[in-house]
Amino acid sequence: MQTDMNTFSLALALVLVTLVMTLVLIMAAWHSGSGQGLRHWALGNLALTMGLVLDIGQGLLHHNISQILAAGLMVLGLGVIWLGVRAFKGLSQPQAGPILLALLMVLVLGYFHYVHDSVAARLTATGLCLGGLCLLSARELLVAAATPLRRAYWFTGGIMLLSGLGLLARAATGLLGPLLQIDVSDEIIQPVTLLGVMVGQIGMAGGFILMTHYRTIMALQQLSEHDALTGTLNRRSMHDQAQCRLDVLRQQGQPATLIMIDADHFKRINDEFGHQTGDAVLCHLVTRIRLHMRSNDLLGRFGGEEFVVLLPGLNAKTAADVAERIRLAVNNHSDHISDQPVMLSISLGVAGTDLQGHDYTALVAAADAALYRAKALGRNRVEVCTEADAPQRDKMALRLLSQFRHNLDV
Ligand SMILES: Nc1nc2c(ncn2[C@@H]2O[C@H](COP(=O)(O)OP(=O)(O)OP(=O)(O)O)[C@@H](O)[C@H]2O)c(=O)[nH]1
Repeated sequence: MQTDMNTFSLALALVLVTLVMTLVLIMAAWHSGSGQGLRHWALGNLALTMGLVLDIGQGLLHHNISQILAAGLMVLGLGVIWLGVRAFKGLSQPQAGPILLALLMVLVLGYFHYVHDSVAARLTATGLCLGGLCLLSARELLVAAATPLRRAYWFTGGIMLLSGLGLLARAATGLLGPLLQIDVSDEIIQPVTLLGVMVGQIGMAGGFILMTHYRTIMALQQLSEHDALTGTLNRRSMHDQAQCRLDVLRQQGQPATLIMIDADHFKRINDEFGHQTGDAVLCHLVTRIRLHMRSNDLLGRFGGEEFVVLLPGLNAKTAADVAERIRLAVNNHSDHISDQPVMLSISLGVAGTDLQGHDYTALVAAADAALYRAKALGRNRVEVCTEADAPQRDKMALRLLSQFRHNLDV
């Protein structure tokens, strides 16, 4: 009697926990815009809650019907949760799968109730199906991903894996119980299952919310660090990341070179083809630049049509060759951008740590001075900063000369 009470209390607690978790997921899904998984998880939890209510309130309907429907709803719930995991990862979602599986579960249980009555077979069938679905979700989650999302994936995937293994162990009890002469309706199995499901339920819902939270953080980070138009680093984060990289290179005694790139007569392109084509030209330029970058190089947008590339490990001479290749690549592929015959060229200024030291601001100033020299000398060329003090001394004169040529439209 005491055990019965405990089992009922546990079952009731489980229903309440599942209900609360469902409400939390519904509220989270409500404000999540496109949802991407949260709606599935909320719906899946709702089906699980209804299944659990039917399971513990078996007096409400005919006993057998309650049991069959409860198992069907739980299979549907876990199936929809699996769809949610796939939706979150941007994978296809075979919507009919969980419905068909739930129907199959209902048929199988109906058979083992009405045609061939077997508690052990029912236990095995439900355990296999529910456990299998948990393992399917775990398989989607226990994969490599970018941090911090990976932590949330592995946490939720771990919970799913343990739940799946627990449910399979329950299925095994159904199979082996009669052989080992264990009473499968043993009062020990029910409370242990309920406790396990309760912990799994809390962990799973918490994991889904954690996954959504980490993804939001990553999206915000992406927004705050990158330029919305070109996807390159924005000026502030280029400064921070480049200085960080330069500090490491200084400690390792390695050189680095910075290239400043500026589109020539970009105002004309805007005036002639419109701002939208101008935007497309900037994206096209970034694509061209990236083709000549290695995976550990950094690219940032410094201003309107001005970009900065940091090449770790390269001295100014080698980097000047890279700059020349970028210049030629842009020149050679400028015919049609957004279906417009755009003529694009770029000017580039190069400055290396050998002369400027490993200070980002000093490198930018030196590369900027070299860039202005390139502009002043006719544009569409690469200039390398050669003297340590040249930038500051010559900068004003070059800037004036460049401005003068620009005004004359030379
Ligand atoms: N389409 C577009 N234009 C931009 C963007 N940011 C800045 N610009 C434009 O870029 C142009 C830059 O003009 P200028 O600074 O005079 O330089 P320029 O015409 O390239 O001349 P030089 O640099 O001297 O060769 C301005 O007309 C800006 O409006 C952007 O994000 N999209």
